[in-house]
Amino acid sequence: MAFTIAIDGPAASGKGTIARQLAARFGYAHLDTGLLYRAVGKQMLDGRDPLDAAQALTPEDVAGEGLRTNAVGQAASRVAALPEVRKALLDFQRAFARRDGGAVLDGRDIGTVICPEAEAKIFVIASPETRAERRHKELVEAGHDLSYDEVLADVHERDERDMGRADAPLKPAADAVTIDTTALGIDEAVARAIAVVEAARG
Ligand SMILES: Nc1ncnc2c1ncn2[C@@H]1O[C@H](COP(=O)(O)OP(=O)(O)O)[C@@H](O)[C@H]1O
Ligand SMILES: Nc1ccn([C@@H]2O[C@H](COP(=O)(O)OP(=O)(O)O)[C@@H](O)[C@H]2O)c(=O)n1
Repeated sequence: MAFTIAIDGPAASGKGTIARQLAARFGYAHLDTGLLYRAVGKQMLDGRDPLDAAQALTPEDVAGEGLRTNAVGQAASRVAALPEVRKALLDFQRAFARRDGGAVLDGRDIGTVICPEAEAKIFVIASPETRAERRHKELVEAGHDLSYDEVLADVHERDERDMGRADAPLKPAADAVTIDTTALGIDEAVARAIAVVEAARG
């Protein structure tokens, strides 16, 4: 039977961390939908037409190296504003969401566009400064050389583009539960998310 957990929110709010732990806890499959847009964005940076890239996307592209950089995140947010690119990625995400056995998807439009019928919806937020701090630490630990200020500027720029676009803008679904992780550790944020899912499972 299908049971979908939709997790949306801005960059580095903690969506992926919560999604992975929920998937492990409930035995559901997990899809990080940001990786689809990152894979298309990376190919655009390599000179490919983004629509061609989206239409021909393979599992290998999405599992590929080099997707979690600032430059690729920015490119992802640019290709994500193109309605044709979003359309090309829609059916795969919808089918994943409604697969048997349960699914957790994290992104920007899961609860609003990909799976409005999701049984549990969570909108994860945190202050831009907190998100930039966490993402900066993560990137530096992965060997990237960039400043906190550069990451904060990236966070602001992507927030604006993702919230301001006409097609599938980042916003909470009317029936989403918001979790603000600014002052929460990972365990506490995950515990709150588990409580939301338990309540929806009844
Ligand atoms: N509640 C939290 N407290 C502290 N650090 C967190 C918290 N949630 C996530 N992180 C860390 O912040 C970074 C970004 O989290 P991630 O889950 O990848 O965010 P998103 O998927 O929203 O981009 C990761 O390094 C992660 O370990
Ligand atoms: N469902 C989704 C997921 C990502 N995206 C876009 O893809 C970009 C990268 O997403 P991501 O989830 O990997 O980014 P982070 O939150 O991990 O920084 C976002 O800035 C969005 O523009 C989207 O439009 N819709």
